[in-house]
Amino acid sequence: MPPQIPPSPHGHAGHRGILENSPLPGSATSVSLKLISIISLWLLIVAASLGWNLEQAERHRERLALEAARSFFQLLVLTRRWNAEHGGVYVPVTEQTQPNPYLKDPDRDIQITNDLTLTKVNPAYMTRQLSELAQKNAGAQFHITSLNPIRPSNAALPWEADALRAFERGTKEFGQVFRGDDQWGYRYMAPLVTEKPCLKCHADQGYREGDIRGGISVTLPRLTSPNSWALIGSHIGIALCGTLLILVMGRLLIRAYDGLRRQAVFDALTRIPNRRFFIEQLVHEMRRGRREHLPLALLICDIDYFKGYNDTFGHQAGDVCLQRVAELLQGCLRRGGDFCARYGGEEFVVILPSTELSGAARIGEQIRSALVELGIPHPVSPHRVITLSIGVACDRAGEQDHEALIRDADEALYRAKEQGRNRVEIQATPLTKHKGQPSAAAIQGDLSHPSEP
Ligand SMILES: Nc1nc2c(ncn2[C@@H]2O[C@H](COP(=O)(O)OP(=O)(O)OP(=O)(O)O)[C@@H](O)[C@H]2O)c(=O)[nH]1
Repeated sequence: MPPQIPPSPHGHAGHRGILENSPLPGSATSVSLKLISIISLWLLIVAASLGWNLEQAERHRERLALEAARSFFQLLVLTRRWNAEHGGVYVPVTEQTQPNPYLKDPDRDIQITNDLTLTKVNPAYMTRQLSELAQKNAGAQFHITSLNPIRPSNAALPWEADALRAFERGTKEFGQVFRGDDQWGYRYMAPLVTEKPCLKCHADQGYREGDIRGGISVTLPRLTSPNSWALIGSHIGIALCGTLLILVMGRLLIRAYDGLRRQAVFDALTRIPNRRFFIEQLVHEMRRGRREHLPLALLICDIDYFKGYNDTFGHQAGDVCLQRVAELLQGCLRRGGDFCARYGGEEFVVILPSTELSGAARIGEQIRSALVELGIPHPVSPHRVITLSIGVACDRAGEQDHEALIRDADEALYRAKEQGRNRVEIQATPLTKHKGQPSAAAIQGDLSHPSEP
């Protein structure tokens, strides 16, 4: 019949060690940092995509404007060619259409009746009239111009003059977005190349077939603005959805990772850290101790005559006993950095950072006596209750590696077993002498044990 084991009065409430459901050191922080990096990368990709799309929309708008302006220009050239091929066309003289003073042609005006006189309109005059007509509308404007105009008012604007000079250097056409009074517009210009019919009027100026005589500029005063807000809005939506997805997936991953890590580093029976976690923690704390010049103590605790307990009460009762000892160890730890783990079988370990050998030996003694007080019956032990033998070792500010420290504590434990069990023994290795630090023997002498229940 297994004994009724009282719960440890030190267990659960107030313990300082790491329990299975407490947050694991480091893991959440490192995953959170990775998540922040992934989210930053995602936002960078979305921002780059937004920049690229805005740029593409701008280019598309320019391309459309160029095509529209080019079509206007070509239509004008066709109309002018039609006029030139007819050697000019006759139209009635009206208030708006007065005979062209720059046209040197003896047949410029023809009197048909008393009321009707016809005047010849050459391509240049026709273009100017069309241009004046266009100015009355808000749409595309055009302007026939030259660096050497027959009619002074056809003189080029500064940007047109630049374009005309570029045409003389071989540029085929010119197009540019410009900022108007309150909106963006587009201006385009292409050269007027002298064709045979043009020579009738322009041969006097010294032009020959194929010469660039001037150009026609087309101005689109209002460009439709690209739908930037739709692009910005959709990218903000994509950025938010992606971030949300990364956060949700990240949370699931953190949970899965945490679950796996817990399975890997916690002991399934006692729910305290296992040997693997202990080694990680010991190495970590020893490194810290070395950096900060702080001592670190290690306790190895082994249940006495545990085989006899198992043989008497069965393996299941042995398991419950191990759980109670784990609880008691947890409860005996007082400081935040203190750490206990199951080292294997019926062996437990305790790491006490910033603790000298004397302090660690006192804590070992508290643990030993607390277990005796708990009074878990053990009929086949000479002590009649479950007891612990404890070996204590201390690393003074990074003088040893973790394996040497474990070996020292293990040797001390061996001596505790040899000297009758239910004892705390400290490491036998002579300590490096430090001012004010008692020797190992002195500490051993201070401990008044063993204590029989
Ligand atoms: N119930 C239970 N028993 C375990 C577990 N792990 C190890 N043991 C037992 O612990 C006992 C350890 O026996 P020994 O190594 O001979 O040590 P001991 O009987 O405690 O003797 P001393 O340490 O010399 O005092 C063995 O019977 C193992 O089966 C466990 O998880 N559960």
